[in-house]
Amino acid sequence: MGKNTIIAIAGASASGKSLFASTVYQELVAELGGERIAILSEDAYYRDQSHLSFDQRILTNYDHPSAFEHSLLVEHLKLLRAGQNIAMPQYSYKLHTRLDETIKVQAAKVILVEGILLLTDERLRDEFDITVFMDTPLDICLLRRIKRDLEDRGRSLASVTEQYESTVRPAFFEFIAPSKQYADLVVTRGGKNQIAIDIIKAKIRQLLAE
Ligand SMILES: Nc1ncnc2c1ncn2[C@@H]1O[C@H](COP(=O)(O)OP(=O)(O)O)[C@@H](O)[C@H]1O
Ligand SMILES: O=c1ccn([C@@H]2O[C@H](COP(=O)(O)O)[C@@H](O)[C@H]2O)c(=O)[nH]1
Repeated sequence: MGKNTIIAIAGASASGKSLFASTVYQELVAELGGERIAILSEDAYYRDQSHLSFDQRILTNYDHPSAFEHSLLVEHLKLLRAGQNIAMPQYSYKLHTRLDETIKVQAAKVILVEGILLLTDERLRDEFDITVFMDTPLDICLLRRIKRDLEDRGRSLASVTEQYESTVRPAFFEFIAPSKQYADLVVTRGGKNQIAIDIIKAKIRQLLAE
């Protein structure tokens, strides 16, 4: 395999990172097949907490860098770059820990990875060739997070608002917002910005044609 490219998509929780990355991925897979593109999520690298009780797990600050096993993500990105497949962990937001099963991710020429704290860690930044920051207004992120967490992540309105005030919003200002300086591209309005999606797709098509 020739030189491969790792594209990181960062930004606040519910800024549209996952929708943006999966739209780029799915539209290109439909067009070109899935052999040469892979997709990963930083959230899969939340630390395993199976040794803790559920009551202990809900006390974890999931917006702090210490909640992630970034060393494993760096290792996996290096393996993918070297042409080797990886076993990506699977994380449950409802159980707040990893599942026993992993997902096989095949080495690919272009690797997309999305997550809140990707651009905050120098070890990770060293692995990225292209960096994108989703610059969605924080009030819009909050509205989308409430809806998503109630519908998909088994939360109550009380738990979403308590977590937002205690960890999500402070971590945005301490870690995520300052990391925007490391982005090559800043995307406004969220995961349905089709012009930005088309620009990244065009870049990937160009890389795959080299
Ligand atoms: N531009 C948009 N318009 C409407 N809904 C959006 C937009 N971007 C994202 N969403 C929705 O907002 C929620 C959070 O988006 P998601 O991609 O999961 O965010 P992130 O991965 O950054 O946490 C999802 O339900 C998603 O479908
Ligand atoms: O067990 C967990 C793990 C994570 N979270 C929250 O998830 C977001 C990050 O995921 P996004 O898809 O980018 O929103 C982070 O803000 C954590 O607060 C959680 O609540 N529980």
